[in-house]
Amino acid sequence: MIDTTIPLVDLHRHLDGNVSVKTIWELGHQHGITLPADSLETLAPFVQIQGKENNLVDFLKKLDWMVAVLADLDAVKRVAYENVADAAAQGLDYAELRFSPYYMAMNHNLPIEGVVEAVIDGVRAGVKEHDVKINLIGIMSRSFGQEKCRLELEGILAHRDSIVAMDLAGDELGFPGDLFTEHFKRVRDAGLQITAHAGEAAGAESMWQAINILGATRIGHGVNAIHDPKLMEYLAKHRIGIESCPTSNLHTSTVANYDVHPLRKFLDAGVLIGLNTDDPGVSAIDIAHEYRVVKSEMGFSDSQLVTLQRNGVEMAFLSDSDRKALYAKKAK
Ligand SMILES: O=c1[nH]cnc2c1ncn2[C@@H]1O[C@H](CO)[C@@H](O)[C@H]1O
Ligand SMILES: [Zn+2]
Repeated sequence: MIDTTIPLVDLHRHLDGNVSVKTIWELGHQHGITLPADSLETLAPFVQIQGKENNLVDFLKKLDWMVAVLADLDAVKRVAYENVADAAAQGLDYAELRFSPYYMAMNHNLPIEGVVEAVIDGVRAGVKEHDVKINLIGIMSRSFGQEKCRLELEGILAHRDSIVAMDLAGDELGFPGDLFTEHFKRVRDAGLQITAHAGEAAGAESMWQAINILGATRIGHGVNAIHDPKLMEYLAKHRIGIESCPTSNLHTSTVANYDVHPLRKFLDAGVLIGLNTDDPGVSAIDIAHEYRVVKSEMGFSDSQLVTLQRNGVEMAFLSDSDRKALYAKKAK
C-alpha cells in the first residue's frame, strides 16, 4: 500500500499536536501541574479525539494539555526529540514538523526565542539517533492576534537558518489571513517559504487570500477549494500543493465522512495533493492510517496511492538536490 521504493513523507504535522499521553502525564507529574485525570487511561480522552468534535475551534482545545505541561525548555526539547523518534517509528523518510512558539511558551511564560532554540536542539538530538530527515516550519497562531504572531515571527526569524517555512494556523474563521499581511511580507523578505491553513473552516476566499496576499505556495487542508472551479484550475496550473489531512478533516467536522472527502476530486482536477497527519497525537493516528483509509474508505487504487505518495515528495520544501538524495536513498 505504501510503496517502499519511494520516500514516505509527512509535510503537515504539528509537533505541539503530537505529544503522547504518557509524556503529558510524566511532564505534568514532574512539574507539579494538576492534570484533569488520575491515570493514563482517563487522561487520554482529554487530549485525544473521541469520535469527532463539532468544529475546528473545539478540536484545537485538545492540544491545550499538550502545551500546558511545557513547564521549562527541557520539556520543549523533550517533545521535539520525541517527535523525531515518532516520525522515524512511523516509517517516515522525511517530515516537516511545524510548531507555534508562543502557544508552546504561553502557559509558563517561557521565552519565545528560547522555545524555538529548544525545538531546534531537540530535533537535532533526534536526527542524530534516528534515520529520518526533518525540516522545521514556524507557525503563527492566528487565534492569539497580530501582536503575538509578530512575537512568534521574530522568535523564528532569529533562527531563520534552521527553519524552512512559515505557516498560519488556528482559528481561520475568527482571524482571516489579511490581518497578517505585514507579517508575511517579512516572511517573504526573509526568503522563507510559505504555507497556510486555509479552506478548512473558511471558504475558498480564504485560500485566495493565502495565495494572493500572504504568498502561500502550499495550502494546509484546502478542502473548500472544491466549491470554486476557478481556484481548482489555478491550484493545478500553478502547482500549489495541497496538504490534505483526511482524518483531521473528519475530527474537525470539516467533512462529514471519508466517502464525501473531496480528495479524489483534487486528483482528478490535476491538483498536486498529498497525505498528512496534522495532529497525530490528537487524532491518535499514524501516516499509514491515512493511506489505509484512503484505500479502504475512499476506494483509491494502489497506483493512486503512489501518486499521492509521490506528490508529497514533489511538494516538500526541499532543495532539488535534497529531493534527489531522498529518492536515491529509497531506490537502493
Ligand atoms: O487542523 C488545524 N487547523 C488549524 N490550526 C491548527 C490545526 N491543528 C493545530 N492547529 C494550531 O496550530 C498551532 C499549534 O501548532 C495552534 O495554534 C493550534 O491551534
Ligand atoms: Zn494543521
